[in-house]
Amino acid sequence: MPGSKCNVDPATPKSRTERLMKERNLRKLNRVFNLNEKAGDSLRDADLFSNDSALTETENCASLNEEELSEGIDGYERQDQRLPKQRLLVVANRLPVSAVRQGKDSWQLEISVGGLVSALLGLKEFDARWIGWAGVNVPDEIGQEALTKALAEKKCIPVFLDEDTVHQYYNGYCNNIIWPLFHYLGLPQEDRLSTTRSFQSQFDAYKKANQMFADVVHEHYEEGDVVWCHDYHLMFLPRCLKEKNSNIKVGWFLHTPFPSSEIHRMLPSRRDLLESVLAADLVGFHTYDYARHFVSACTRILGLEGTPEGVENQGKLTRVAAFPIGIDSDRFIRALELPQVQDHIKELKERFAGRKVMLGVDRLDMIKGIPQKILAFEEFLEENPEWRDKVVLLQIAVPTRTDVPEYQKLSSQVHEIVGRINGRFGTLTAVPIHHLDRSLDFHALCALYAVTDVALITSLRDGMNLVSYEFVACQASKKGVLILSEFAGAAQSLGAGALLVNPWNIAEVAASISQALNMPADEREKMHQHNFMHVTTHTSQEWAATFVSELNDTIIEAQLRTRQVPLLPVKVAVERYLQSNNRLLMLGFNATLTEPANTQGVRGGHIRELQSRLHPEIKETLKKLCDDRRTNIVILSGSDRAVLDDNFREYNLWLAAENGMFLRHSTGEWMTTMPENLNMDWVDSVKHVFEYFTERTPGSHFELRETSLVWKYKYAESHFGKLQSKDMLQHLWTGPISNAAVDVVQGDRSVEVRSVGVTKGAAIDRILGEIVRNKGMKSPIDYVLCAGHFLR
Ligand SMILES: O=P(O)(O)OC[C@H]1O[C@H](O[C@H]2O[C@H](CO)[C@@H](O)[C@H](O)[C@H]2O)[C@H](O)[C@@H](O)[C@@H]1O
Ligand SMILES: O=c1ccn([C@@H]2O[C@H](COP(=O)(O)OP(=O)(O)O)[C@@H](O)[C@H]2O)c(=O)[nH]1
Repeated sequence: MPGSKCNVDPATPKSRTERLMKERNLRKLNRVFNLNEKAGDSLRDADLFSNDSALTETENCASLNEEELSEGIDGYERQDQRLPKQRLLVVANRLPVSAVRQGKDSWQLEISVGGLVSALLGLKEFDARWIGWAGVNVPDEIGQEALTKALAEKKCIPVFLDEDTVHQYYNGYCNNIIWPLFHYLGLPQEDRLSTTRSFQSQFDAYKKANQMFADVVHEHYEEGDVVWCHDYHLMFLPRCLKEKNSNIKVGWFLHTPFPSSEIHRMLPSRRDLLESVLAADLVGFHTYDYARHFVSACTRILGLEGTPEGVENQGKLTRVAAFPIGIDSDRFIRALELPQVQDHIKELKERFAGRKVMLGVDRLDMIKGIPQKILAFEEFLEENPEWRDKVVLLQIAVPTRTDVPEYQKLSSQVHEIVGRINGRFGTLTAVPIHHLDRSLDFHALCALYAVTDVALITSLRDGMNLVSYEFVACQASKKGVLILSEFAGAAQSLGAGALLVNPWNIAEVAASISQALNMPADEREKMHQHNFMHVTTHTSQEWAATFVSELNDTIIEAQLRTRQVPLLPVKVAVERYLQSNNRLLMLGFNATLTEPANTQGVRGGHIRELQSRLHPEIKETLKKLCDDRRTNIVILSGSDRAVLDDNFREYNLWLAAENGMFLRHSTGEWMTTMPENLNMDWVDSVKHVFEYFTERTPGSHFELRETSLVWKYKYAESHFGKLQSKDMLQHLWTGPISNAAVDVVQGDRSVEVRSVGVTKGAAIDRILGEIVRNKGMKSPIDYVLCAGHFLR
């Protein structure tokens, strides 16, 4: 894994990686050079909260400290003062600050709680602006103006969403549909039918909200900016941005898990969402598994090609990779030295003297497995009576999404369980569980992390879980134990230094609590060292820098790729066409003049339409061209004679079927241009192999032509089709064609076997000879245009 990033294909050969690294470094140098030239005097400190005006924090909400956020310029800038910071527009549903109205035109700003905000506040390498929703409805202009001004001081730009949109988009589509589904909790349990009914209006609101975010981005976009879209709220944003300006550099990162394609399939809007995300240049996930799931959803649901680099759609590659997030570990480590944190630590130590401290810090969300955690703690107390007055569980449950009914239910459920257990095991002087329905400020949180003996994280699913990282960062002296759900993304990075548990297995979690509380010091130290090393080297700054640098590279690579196949200079082609007198247009048929294939149609054995058809919108133009006596048109195709007859009988042109083996003018008879003694003895045995694979590959079929056999799997599940085609090639090479004079051509979702010499290139000579002879041409051909797949 180079840095904090790994490719979708983890087995990238070393030499290729090295070559790419060298090329990338070179490009980076070029980029820096260009940027320096371009940016001129635009050098300035870009800390997101660098402005002097104080950020107000209320006691209940804040976790991040203003001094901490505004402090110094990082090492990157110190190394080279000439290096300008790249302008970055961070677009996320939630701004890092939430607004509370104080009067008609005055606002108080509070730092928002959540891993996404914590991670992105460390973006010191960039000249960053944050675009998002301030978490409040502001219907009046005076209020909007005042809030926009207050936020501008924090480099934040608001998107004003009205109440109904928030209800349908945020509470509805985002948090009642996508969120539970992406965390494998299915669609809301009790009200499936009404959810299904309100789905369409919520989805419309989702699209509308995404468009509103896009409008604000366009308003503030400057050429060269990188636009980094975040999370499941904004899956439509990449498409909205690219539709208006295809040059914008767009990255999209998902903070939640991306589920298996079998789960994603349940979403009625599954195709729309995937297609929109694919408009981005780079798509990132916390783990390789999430990236893999995304690629497989694109291949299975959209029928696109998944490659080790990402997803390919008609020549356009969207890069997909894993970028595991981190935290600003230094901020936590330094905070522990502050007097106010030391005071907190002292207080906590006195308060819980003689008892081991266990800690849970979560938003009150069903994905965090809070009821499961508390039930496991109950089971531990039940089975280990000697620990009942020697251990306390502190559970911080930050209220979140309180307008969504599922969250309201969860809150009552948790209160009820905590009350029951405290009633059962509490004494007059102490209770086993301290449950707080509120957030803590940053210093209090650091102190709590520092005095904890065992952190208990039992997420049922969690994109990453930064609380586990923060706990590790604050444990340099205590070296406590981390019990971590195997379903949190963090399990992949901190697993070796934690006790991994399945949160659904209450007995297993209870046993791990016992193991953690009894763990010898040397074992704790070893586990802590492993995690501490990871947390302090894989930071949020490095995560952001890697993502943005990869996005820049992806765009340069795409430019290089498109440069390899030069675009047709349309203006020149038209000018020369008009000047010429005897033209030859050589056109392919499939995928050149046909309607796009419907790749969706065949799951479940039903093949909608296999026969290629001339695109209806082309017919009129083609007719006009054919009727111009100075233009000769040849349709040169792999298809057989019947297909070409069906599609072109009313046009005045030449048809060359089966890669040019048969030729006719539409007014004449078919003739063969086949080389003499073409040996076709191999056909039966190849047909046998094709039948075998067709039976075993739903959605595939084969065509028996006069000079070739083609097996097509464009309507099959694409990954399976590809695997089957590889297997088929093995069979062919070792069996029926091992000694035959044939060419095997692997097409885009097809395998073709044909006699040696049966190629379009070889046929062109013969076709031209025939046309010239047949038409008795007096003037030489003075213009040739070929469009099609003629290379194989
Ligand atoms: O904005 P809210 O609706 O109040 O929710 C808070 C955030 O929750 C989610 O956080 C995720 O991001 C973390 C950082 O990558 C990750 O560690 C965690 O596992 C995720 O749950 C959500 O994805 C954010 O958009 C919300 O802002
Ligand atoms: O009282 C609190 C409790 C939590 N947090 C922060 O909320 C974030 C939670 O992130 P995590 O990735 O664990 O989960 P998420 O809430 O994003 O799903 C962490 O950075 C915590 O420091 C906070 O600021 N105040």
